[in-house]
Amino acid sequence: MQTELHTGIDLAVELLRQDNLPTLLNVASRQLQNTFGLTRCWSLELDLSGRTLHCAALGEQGEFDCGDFSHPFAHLIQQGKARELSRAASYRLDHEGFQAMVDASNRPRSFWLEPIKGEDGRTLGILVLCNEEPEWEGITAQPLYRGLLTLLSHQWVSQLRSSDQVWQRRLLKRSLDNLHDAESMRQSCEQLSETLVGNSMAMTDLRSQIVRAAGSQLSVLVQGETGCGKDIVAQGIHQFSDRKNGPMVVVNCAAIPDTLLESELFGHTKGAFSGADRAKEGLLAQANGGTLFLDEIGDMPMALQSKLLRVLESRRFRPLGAQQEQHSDFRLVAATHQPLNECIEDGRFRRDLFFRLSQFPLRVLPLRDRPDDLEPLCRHFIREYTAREGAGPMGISSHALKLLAGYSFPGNARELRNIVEFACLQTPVGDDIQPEVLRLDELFPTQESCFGEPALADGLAGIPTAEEVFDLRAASQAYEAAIIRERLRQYGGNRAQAADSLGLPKRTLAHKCLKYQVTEV
Ligand SMILES: Nc1ncnc2c1ncn2[C@@H]1O[C@H](COP(=O)(O)OP(=O)(O)OP(=O)(O)O)[C@@H](O)[C@H]1O
Repeated sequence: MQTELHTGIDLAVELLRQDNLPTLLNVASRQLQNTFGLTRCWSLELDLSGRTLHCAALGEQGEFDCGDFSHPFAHLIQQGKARELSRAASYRLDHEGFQAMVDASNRPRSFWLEPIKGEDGRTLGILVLCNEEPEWEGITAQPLYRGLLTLLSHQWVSQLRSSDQVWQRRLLKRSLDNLHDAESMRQSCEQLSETLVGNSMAMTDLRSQIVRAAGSQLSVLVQGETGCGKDIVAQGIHQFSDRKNGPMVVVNCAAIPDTLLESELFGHTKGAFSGADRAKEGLLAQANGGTLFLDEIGDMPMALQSKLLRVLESRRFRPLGAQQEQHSDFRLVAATHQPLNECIEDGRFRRDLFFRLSQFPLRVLPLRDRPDDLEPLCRHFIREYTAREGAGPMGISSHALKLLAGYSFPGNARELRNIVEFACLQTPVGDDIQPEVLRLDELFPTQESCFGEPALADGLAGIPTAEEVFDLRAASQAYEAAIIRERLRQYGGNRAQAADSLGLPKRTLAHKCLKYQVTEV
């Protein structure tokens, strides 16, 4: 009696120690087997749906559908009462899983099938006891057996409850995380819509892509026509990333002469080349902890492209003239209006660099392909203008909007901004911009002129005719220089206005002026 009590306590303590259902069932089966000298003991767990019993020890074969009467357990669940099953009867049941269980138990003479229920009468699972001795009464009537089963059912329910709670908590956390992610994504997109304006699907989608890209460390390549907002996209990626408090270093690869670009990016030591009278930190180093924005990447010289590729792979570089390499932790955003695919085909851009840059590719559609953005952009530019100039409120008429909707905007939002600002100047405070003041006819006599050859003005005199051209490259450059000179003259030397009117960033114009030796007029 004393020994039995000790054994009972030891077994109970071991059962109480189990902190998950699989080990609890495993330990309980082993205890029953050893304590009552069984040849084998199996435990089957009824799943939450109440439709399938699982016997983990049988692996894939241990699945028993409760509606399938080719095994004995469906019947047992229905009756809810323990019963014996003889070896002979077990042969008649041809369920594959059950036969696997019979085989693995060495085909005993008798089975005792015991449903385990919770206090509320709900079936939790089944115990299958195997023995050569069919005298089950001698075991099942023992207080130790009954006590162990009561404890097992109690622990089983509490394990189910706690795993249910863990599961519920996990589910709740995941739902809250999703909700939180969705909410913070919504807030970021809303904030971004103040600078990257537009109601079109394309713009809404672009804003969420930007927020997504910002959350990663991937290199982003922004592609799109000139003036469509690539710069704002790059700023957005920086602002919504965890590098927002670090520097954002902007490099316009087209505006810096090829010969200077390398030393600007990499920096140099004192005396690294003639004219380097002091050491200079490069832009790569300055971008440490922040974002490096390489604008007009399509204009980067080939030799530098290979060097950049190497830097992107290791974030290490060597300033000109230096012995030691330096490390800089920057996130790269690159942008271009050039069709990089064509540049790759022409051998002007490295394919491997393209892949390295476009880990997260973003494309900004031309304004003409997102007509829904026209009105909000107009109102945004009017607001910007009135705030900047301290002018009173202004609007835009539906007729003016209709007229604008028929225009193709080769210079995209930048061009629209110029048109709207010019119209604001002509509109009395408190009024709406009218079609007349848009002066689209005057600025752009025909739609074709926006794409075709500009009319030859006085300033373009002296440009050779087609028959006189013997060096196309030189002729095109002379033509470009003459247009820039003429446009600067037209705007009284104001480079910002001249650049805008040509659909060029100011820095690109500055670079071209330097290249063609165009001095102010
Ligand atoms: N969606 C937009 N919302 C508000 N302003 C915009 C938007 N798109 C462009 N702009 C405005 O248009 C002008 C040109 O935009 P931005 O400089 O970003 O274009 P870009 O694509 O980088 O041009 P480029 O290829 O010439 O460098 C800027 O004044 C910018 O503020």
